[in-house]
Amino acid sequence: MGFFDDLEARIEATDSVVSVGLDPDPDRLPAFLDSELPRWAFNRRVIDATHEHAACYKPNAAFYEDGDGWRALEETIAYAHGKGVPVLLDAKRGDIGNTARQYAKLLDESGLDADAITLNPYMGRDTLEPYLSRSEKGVFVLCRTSNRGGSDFQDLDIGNDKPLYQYVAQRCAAWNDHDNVGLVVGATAPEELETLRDLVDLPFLVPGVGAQGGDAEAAVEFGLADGVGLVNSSRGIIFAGEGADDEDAYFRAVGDAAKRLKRRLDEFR
Ligand SMILES: O=c1ccn([C@@H]2O[C@H](COP(=O)(O)O)[C@@H](O)[C@H]2O)c(=O)[nH]1
Repeated sequence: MGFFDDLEARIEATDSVVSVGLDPDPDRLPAFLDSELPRWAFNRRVIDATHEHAACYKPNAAFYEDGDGWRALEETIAYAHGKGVPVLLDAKRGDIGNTARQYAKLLDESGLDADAITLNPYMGRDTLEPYLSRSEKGVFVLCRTSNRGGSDFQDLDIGNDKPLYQYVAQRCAAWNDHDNVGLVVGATAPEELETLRDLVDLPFLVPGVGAQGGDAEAAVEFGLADGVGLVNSSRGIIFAGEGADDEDAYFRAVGDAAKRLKRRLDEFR
């Protein structure tokens, strides 16, 4: 079974397309966490509170690339797997051949054993190859990102009124020899989401609902390919407990936020 088969099974089992982003910003971790590895302690509680509603977890590598961070990430991924939830590492990698081959080990030999990864296509096909060829793992290639500057390059007309992001999508569809390729398309770009859905039959990871204020309806309507795809919220879920009176109330609020998003997205499925 490949990543997208596993994801489809998980979506069916949970009736959810929610990707819970595990971005444990040290400045926002609750003070009550008394642990040597606060990011791991936090993520464990978040996973306990949300796994019933999670089609996937998406830790962003930026929040783990220091001292104890990698250990926290390792523990987090293993724990999520223990709950039966696939893990997509949002690492946005992409580099020349030998470096890419090394980075691609994040998916297996590094000890992390992530199920899928996000990639930056700017350097071309050879930089994606070591991930594409791991046929049982998934890749999501940055296509039309959710940030304001996403239009700077991605919307550039490359001829015949075709913006670069559409060309990226078509190339990725052509490189999908193992049925393991998806695209990252932001919920803040609903028109582009619609255009891309007409253009390629790939599952999308749609970040940008929640804290970035993206369009949840468009995320679901255009993000899924035959029912498979992910709509991610990170801060809107994991920090939903801020202001709660105690630890239990904090993580109840986190669980409720995940459940609310699942129900909201399900209205459009
Ligand atoms: O276009 C993109 C690609 C990736 N992201 C990542 O998704 C989460 C979003 O976090 P929120 O707190 O829900 O805003 C974060 O890890 C981003 O780096 C994205 O937002 N947009």
